[in-house]
Amino acid sequence: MVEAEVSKKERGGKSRWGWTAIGAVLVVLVAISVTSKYSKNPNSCHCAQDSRKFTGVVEDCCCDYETVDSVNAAVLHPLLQELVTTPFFRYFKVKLWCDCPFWPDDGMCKLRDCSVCECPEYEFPELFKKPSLYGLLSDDLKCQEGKPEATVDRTLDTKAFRGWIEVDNPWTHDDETDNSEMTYVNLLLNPERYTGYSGPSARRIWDAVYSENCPQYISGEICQEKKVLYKLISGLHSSISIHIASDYLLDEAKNLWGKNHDLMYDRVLRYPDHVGNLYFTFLFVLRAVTKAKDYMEQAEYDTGNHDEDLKTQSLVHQLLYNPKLQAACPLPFDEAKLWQGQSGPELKQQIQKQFRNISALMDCIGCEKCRLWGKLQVLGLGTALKILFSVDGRSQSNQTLQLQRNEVIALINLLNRLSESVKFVQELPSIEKKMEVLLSEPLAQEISSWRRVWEAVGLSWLKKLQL
Ligand SMILES: Cc1cc2nc3c(=O)[nH]c(=O)nc-3n(C[C@H](O)[C@H](O)[C@H](O)COP(=O)(O)OP(=O)(O)OC[C@H]3O[C@@H](n4cnc5c(N)ncnc54)[C@H](O)[C@@H]3O)c2cc1C
Repeated sequence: MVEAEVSKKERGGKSRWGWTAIGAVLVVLVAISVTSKYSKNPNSCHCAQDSRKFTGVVEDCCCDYETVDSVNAAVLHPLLQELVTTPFFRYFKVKLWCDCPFWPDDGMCKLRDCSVCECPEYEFPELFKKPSLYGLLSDDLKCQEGKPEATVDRTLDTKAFRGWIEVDNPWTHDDETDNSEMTYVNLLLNPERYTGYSGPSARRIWDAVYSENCPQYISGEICQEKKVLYKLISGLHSSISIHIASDYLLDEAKNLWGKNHDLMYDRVLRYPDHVGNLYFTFLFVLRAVTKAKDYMEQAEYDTGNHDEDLKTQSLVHQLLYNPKLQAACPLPFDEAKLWQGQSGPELKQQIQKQFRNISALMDCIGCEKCRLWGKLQVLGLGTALKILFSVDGRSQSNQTLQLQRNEVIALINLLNRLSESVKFVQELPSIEKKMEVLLSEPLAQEISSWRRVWEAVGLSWLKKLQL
C-alpha cells in the first residue's frame, strides 16, 4: 500500500489514480468482512471493544460493576486484607476429619499443599477455647430473673450483642455447638490456592452441588429464591477457581508459584455469567455484613491481645460505617423482595434443606485444604443466609440475631475471598490484552494472507501501469 501511494504520487497518472482507488476500496471491504466475521465471536467481541467487559447493574442487585470495582479497590479490599490477619479473624474452628455422608472418600489430592497445618494448642487465643461466660440466650435471661442475687446481669439492653454463644446454624449440616472433633486452624498458614485436587472426585462434588441441589435455572422457569441459591454457589465456585488460578503451581520442579492467567480465563473470565455470579455473591455477603452491623459493632473481639483487639474493633467499625461505601452502594442486595409469595415459608425450608445438603457435601472433598476453605466459605454463606433470611426485622421483630464467633470469622473471611476475586477480575485489562493477542492471532493471520493477496494483485497492477 505504501509503495503504491509513492508510485502514484511520482507518476500522477489519472488512470493509475483510479486503479489505486478501486484497490483501496477492495482492501477496506476485505478488512470489514474479516473484522465483522471475528466480531461475531462472543469471545472476541469483548476484546475488540478494548474497554471493560463488565458494565451496568449486577443482575438482581442494586449496584453496578463499576461502583463495586471502585469501592472494593478503595475501601473494602484494603480493610478486609488487614482485618483477616488479626488474631480474632485468623483462627477458624473446623471439623476436618469427617466422613462423607454420601459416598466413600476417594481423595485425589496430588500435592503436599493439600493438607492443613493445624494450630498447636498454645498458639490460638486462650479465650477461644473457653465456652463463653457471657452467652446469654433469651431463655437464659428469663431464668436469671428468679435468682438475681446469684448472678451478675451482663445484658446491655441497648446493645444487640450479648456475648459469643454456641448456636447451631440452621443452614449448615455440621453441628456448630459440638466441639468434640473441632480443631483450630490458622488461616494465614493455609492459603486457598492450587492443590492439585481435580478429576472425578472434585467433579463429582461440583456435579452433586449443581445437579442435586441447585440446578441451573432457565430464565423465567424458576423462582427468584432458587435462582439466588444457584447464583451464590456459582459465585463461590468462580471465586474458588480464581484463587486456584491466582496462586498456581507454575513449575512443580522449581516450586514456582504465581498467576495462571490462561486458567483464570478458561475457568471463569470467558463465562460472563460466572463473573456476574461472583459479583452477585460478593454483594449478597456484603449486604449481610452491613445488615448485621449493630451486632458486629457491639461484638467482642477479645483474644487477650489488647492492642490487636483494639485494632480489630477499629477495622470492623471502619468497614461497617465507611461513608464512601454507604454513599456508593447503600443497599447492595434487597432481600426484602424474596419469600413474598404464599409458599414463602415452605420454599425457605426447602432451600434451607438444599443448602444443608451442599454443606454436607463439603465433607466429601478429598483434599483437606480444599475442605477447610470449602467449609469456611459455605459456613460464611450460611451465615449470610441466616442474617438475611432467618431474622427478619420487619415481620418478626421479636427474633434477635445470634451469631457465634466462628460464623462471624467465616463471614468476614468469605467476604475477603470474594473481594480478592473481584479485584483479580477488575485487573482484567492486562489479562484481556493477553487474550486479545491470542484471539487476534487467527485474525492477524487472515488479514496478513489477504494482505499478501492484495499486495500480489497490487504489484501486478503497478507493473502493468509502469509498462
Ligand atoms: C468446595 C471445593 C473447594 C475446592 N477448593 C480447591 C482449592 O482450594 N484448590 C484446588 O486446587 N482445587 C480446589 N477444588 C477443586 C476445583 O474446584 C476444581 O474442581 C478442579 O480444579 C478441577 O477443575 P475443572 O476444570 O475440572 O472444573 P471445575 O471447577 O471442577 O468445574 C466443574 C464444572 O462446573 C461448571 N462450572 C465451573 N465454574 C462454574 C461457575 N462459576 N458457575 C457455574 N458452573 C460452573 C462447569 O461446567 C465445569 O465444567 C475444590 C473443589 C470443591 C468442590
